[in-house]
Amino acid sequence: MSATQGTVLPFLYPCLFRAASPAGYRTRPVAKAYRTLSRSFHQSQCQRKSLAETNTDRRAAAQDPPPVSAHSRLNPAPEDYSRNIFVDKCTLNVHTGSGGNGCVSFQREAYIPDGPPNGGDGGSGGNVWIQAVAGQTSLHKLARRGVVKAGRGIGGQGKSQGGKKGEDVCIQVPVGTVIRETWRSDPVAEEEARFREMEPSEAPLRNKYLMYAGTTGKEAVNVASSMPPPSKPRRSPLCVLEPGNPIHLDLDKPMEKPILLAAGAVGGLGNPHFTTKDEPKPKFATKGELGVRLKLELELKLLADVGLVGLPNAGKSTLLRSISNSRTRVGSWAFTTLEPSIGTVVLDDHTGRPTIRSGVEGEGQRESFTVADIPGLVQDAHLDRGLGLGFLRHVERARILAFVVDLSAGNVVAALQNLWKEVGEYENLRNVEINQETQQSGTIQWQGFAAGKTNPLFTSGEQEEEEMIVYPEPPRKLEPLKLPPISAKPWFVVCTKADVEGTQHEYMKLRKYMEDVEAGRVTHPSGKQNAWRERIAAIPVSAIRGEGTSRIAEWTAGLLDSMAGAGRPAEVVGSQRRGRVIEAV
Ligand SMILES: Nc1nc2c(ncn2[C@@H]2O[C@H](COP(=O)(O)OP(=O)(O)OP(=O)(O)O)[C@@H](O)[C@H]2O)c(=O)[nH]1
Ligand SMILES: [Mg+2]
Repeated sequence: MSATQGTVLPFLYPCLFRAASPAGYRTRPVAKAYRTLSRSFHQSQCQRKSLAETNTDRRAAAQDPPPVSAHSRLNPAPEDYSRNIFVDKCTLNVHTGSGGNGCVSFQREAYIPDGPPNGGDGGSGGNVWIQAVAGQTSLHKLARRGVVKAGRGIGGQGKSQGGKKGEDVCIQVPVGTVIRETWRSDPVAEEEARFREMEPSEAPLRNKYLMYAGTTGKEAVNVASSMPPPSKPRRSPLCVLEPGNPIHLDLDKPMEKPILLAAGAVGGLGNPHFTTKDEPKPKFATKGELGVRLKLELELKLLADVGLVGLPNAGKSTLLRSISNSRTRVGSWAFTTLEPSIGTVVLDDHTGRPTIRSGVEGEGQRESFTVADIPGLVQDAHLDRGLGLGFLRHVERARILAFVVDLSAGNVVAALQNLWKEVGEYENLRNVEINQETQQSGTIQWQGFAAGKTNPLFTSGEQEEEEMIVYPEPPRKLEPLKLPPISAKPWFVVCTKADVEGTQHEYMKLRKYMEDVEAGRVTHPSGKQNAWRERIAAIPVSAIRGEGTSRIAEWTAGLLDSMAGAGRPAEVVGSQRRGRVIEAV
């Protein structure tokens, strides 16, 4: 039970703590600094008071919690909270920019009244980029926005001036977002398909051309007849950087640079492109290609580094307030929290000096991690009672689970077992669902013979009707995300309300039970064989007094370090672009 040793603040159960820090966890510098500080403070106190007086004071301070003001940050008034808007799933329409039109223009100067063609090409449309950035926790801004449009390319102008390129857009999403395409309308792909089916003798696609502004009547017919045969539609050279079609991206690492989601369309060609021996002054240019429209589903696969799982009123929100900058609602009634709320635990003292040394070699110092306060869990939540399945969906999206048990409520071992039971039952249900879906997708659906349709067994040699191709394709149904098993996640227990008198006994019982689980003497509370048993800890805290909570940050940082590959930046494709940046939060 190494988590209880070497705590920075041995305030609650001093007899349980020893000086050594847990092996492998780099907490020594902080603990040492604290010890030096407290020793010098203690010495200065001793100079003024006798030892007996000091000990009496210390004992009193340890037993009687200081009076908590009704309006302190950790015990706030019911209305003292900031509204938390959290969205973990949203649909986003993405439009890349269309290309600008080519220009029909002729040189006109003094003594050159009717010069050669000099119409510029249209600018290409803006691209859409995507980047996963650390520090963002929700998709609510993108959900509210709904549509993201890159800029349209500007048309070319006379004197061979090319049009300006459309503005790029970069969508910033939280780390752990999965992006899946449900629908796509790609006018260039549609035209390519039409082009393949087209006979070479067919007339050019007139709607692709622009005529000189002054062309009228009979002249227009002549201009049209001089237009070249249709050519294959053009695409931006950046298309090679696009992810495959349909898009499926799992952005589980912070990215230094954005990657291309969809390239903008190319601009039209100016009239100098169409000069030939027979037609030295073409009076037409081409229009820019149309941009791609995508419907994407964004889902947060990773909600936070740590998920707080506990019964209603266990003190999860107070704990989150005490370890992070969160202003989530706290109340002495059940279901105060109805939506998950994410807090960021900063691991430096705001001067760039780390309070806890954390990070994997080669990846630099960890600066922060996120904690999700998840709504309270009730018995039979896996049967959708209380906030039920919605709540459990969030549990499986945390990297580490912190089970929060209320020491003052008594029987903490049973409370922990019940929490694990609900989580385990949910996992079973989910596995059954996934298996059913896999089986269904592998079986042939017999639909019988619908009225009006020909029975294939009794056809009289009639030619089968051709399958109709619909453009654009109807939206496709997405399968649920595949997530790692919950019981295999690292976990620990936070024992809250340790300031309440008579809770030491409960804590000791839990500690004993956890030692047995770790050693494999009792079955894992999840009931699963391969569940996580290494370095499980029970950390007593008084969140309302802000005591013992720094231990949680240390323990979590240690666990995150031990999890392979945590925080390594994703492979970078593409380059840093200038343009608008749209953040998810
Ligand atoms: N004495 C004491 N009281 C606490 C402590 N932590 C929380 N409380 C009190 O417990 C009550 C519930 O706290 P919350 O943080 O709202 O509990 P919760 O788990 O978020 O509850 P739900 O959101 O309903 O699931 C509040 O009245 C808190 O003031 C603690 O460490 N000591
Ligand atoms: Mg709460």
